Amino acid sequence: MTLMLLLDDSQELSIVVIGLSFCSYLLLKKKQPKRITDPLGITLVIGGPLTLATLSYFVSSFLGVFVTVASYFGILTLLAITYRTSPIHPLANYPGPALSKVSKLWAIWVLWRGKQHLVYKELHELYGDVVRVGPNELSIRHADAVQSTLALPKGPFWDNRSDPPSLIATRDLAVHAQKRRRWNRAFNSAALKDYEETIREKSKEFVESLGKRVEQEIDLNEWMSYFTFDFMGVMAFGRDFGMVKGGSDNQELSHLIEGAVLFETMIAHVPWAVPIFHRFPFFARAENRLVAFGVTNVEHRISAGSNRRDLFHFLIDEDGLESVKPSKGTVISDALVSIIAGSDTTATALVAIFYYLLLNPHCQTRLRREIQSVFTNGEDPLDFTKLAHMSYLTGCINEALRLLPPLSSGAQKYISDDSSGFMAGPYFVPQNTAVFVHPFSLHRDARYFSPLPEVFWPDRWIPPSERQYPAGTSDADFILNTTAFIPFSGGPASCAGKSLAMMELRAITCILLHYFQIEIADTDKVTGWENTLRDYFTLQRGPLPVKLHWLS
Ligand code: HEM
Repeated sequence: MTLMLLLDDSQELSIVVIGLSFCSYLLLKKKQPKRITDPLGITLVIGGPLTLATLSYFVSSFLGVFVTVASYFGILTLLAITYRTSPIHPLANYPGPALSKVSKLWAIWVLWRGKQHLVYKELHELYGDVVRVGPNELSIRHADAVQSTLALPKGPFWDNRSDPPSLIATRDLAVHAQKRRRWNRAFNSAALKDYEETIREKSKEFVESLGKRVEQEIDLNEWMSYFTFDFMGVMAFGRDFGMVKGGSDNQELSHLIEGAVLFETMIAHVPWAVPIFHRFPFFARAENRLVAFGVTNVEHRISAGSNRRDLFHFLIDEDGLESVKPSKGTVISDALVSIIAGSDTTATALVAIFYYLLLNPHCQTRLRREIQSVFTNGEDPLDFTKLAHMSYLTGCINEALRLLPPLSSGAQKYISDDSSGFMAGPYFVPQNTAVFVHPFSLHRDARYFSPLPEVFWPDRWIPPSERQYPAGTSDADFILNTTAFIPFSGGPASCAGKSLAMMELRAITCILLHYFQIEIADTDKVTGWENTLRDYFTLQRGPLPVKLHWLS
């Protein structure tokens, strides 16, 4: 009624529209929408009466209603832009591209183009250690910020993924710690010992299958995926997909994962809109197929059982150690996470190791010499105690993970509104801010890795007595700050499968170099391989064509 009285003329209507837009904006800002119902609710509660009032005022002129409603949203947007770019915004002191301050659309655009890792690195080179990469988001490149940042809860990037959320998408620290118990059991030293046999079997099968293709051009990128998919299939579902035996991705898993990860990562920038996108089969097709794949395989594993203590054994709590048994939904989302987090990342690391060994044949020769000196009597190099103590091998693996961390742009964390902010090393980060440490930038920073931070130099990881310096460098230049080395992240949500991943990387690198001479099959493709990488949270990779020859 009051509203109707106010609407005496269009000037007063304008005041009402501006006032309502302002109130809506304050409400939206305070409430920090988490689901689509939040902004919709506010808009309907405020915009609804406004529309009705305008309808009466303009006596059913639809043009009038359109102008009023458009003005309402226009002013709302203008207020958001003004505040976000104003000096009173809490992140105003942090530099960054103008568009990134205005809207998350900038980040979606950067992601879509696939070169996010390079873009953020360039931004750090331009602006310094802290860059504002979203209206309320910071990217950090400073070793002193690593520990405190990685100890924070996960960010809104993980909101509204699956219900119930998987371990990796669980934001509440207490709930996460409770879920993580099953995973920690799955990767304690006794469990890892049990997995050794599976790695041995699958590694030998890998060599056998590759052995049938010697002297032919093969795409090592595809083959590494076959291996890690098969291996995680056995671990997570008790099921061998047979990709290595058949030499093809018979489940179309690469395709499914790539589609689902790209879709999920893009919409993760607007978490409140995720449920809408999930409703459209067109958008969610890859995601839905991946979930269906998870459901089928989990059901198969439950009905078939297993004679091994595999990862699934712990995820489903077959030992009955939890007071509340995990639901089937939780197990499905966790099993899917293990396939995505466990196979794609490990495949990227393996391909990266061989990419650098191909470009640096002297490193390949030196590593082979180390393998031959440790495994002297012709045995397969699959003794995990020996593998763990091979310094040059660890150097090659660490160096590949340093230059190309499989999650190159890291994992988003968040400082909630009930905290008063925190110190990320020397930098203050206010409440309500999403923040991540950018591994790709950090790992190539000369303050932490010197000399030659952009160069594959495994010696930086080995004891000083064995280290060989490249021409023009000396120990006077040497810096190695392991705090800045975070391929597996850190803190309470660090990679749960790190030890398993390291076992796979050591075993496959050694067994391939033990049996095969590996050479570049297409120089342009191999030297340009790094340019094929697309950072969609995980790294999508192009082909790496090689030729294998049996070593006599
Ligand atoms: C070279 C291979 C791998 C790399 C580089 C890697 C890296 C990472 C990173 C960076 C995270 C994010 C942590 C965070 O949110 O701060 C992560 C999480 C995770 N990774 Fe890995 N990972 C690898 C292999 C594996 C394997 C083999 C598994 C086995 C299933 C695995 C399981 C997980 C799980 C379950 C999480 C979620 C942890 C949590 O939220 O508590 N990863 N990984």
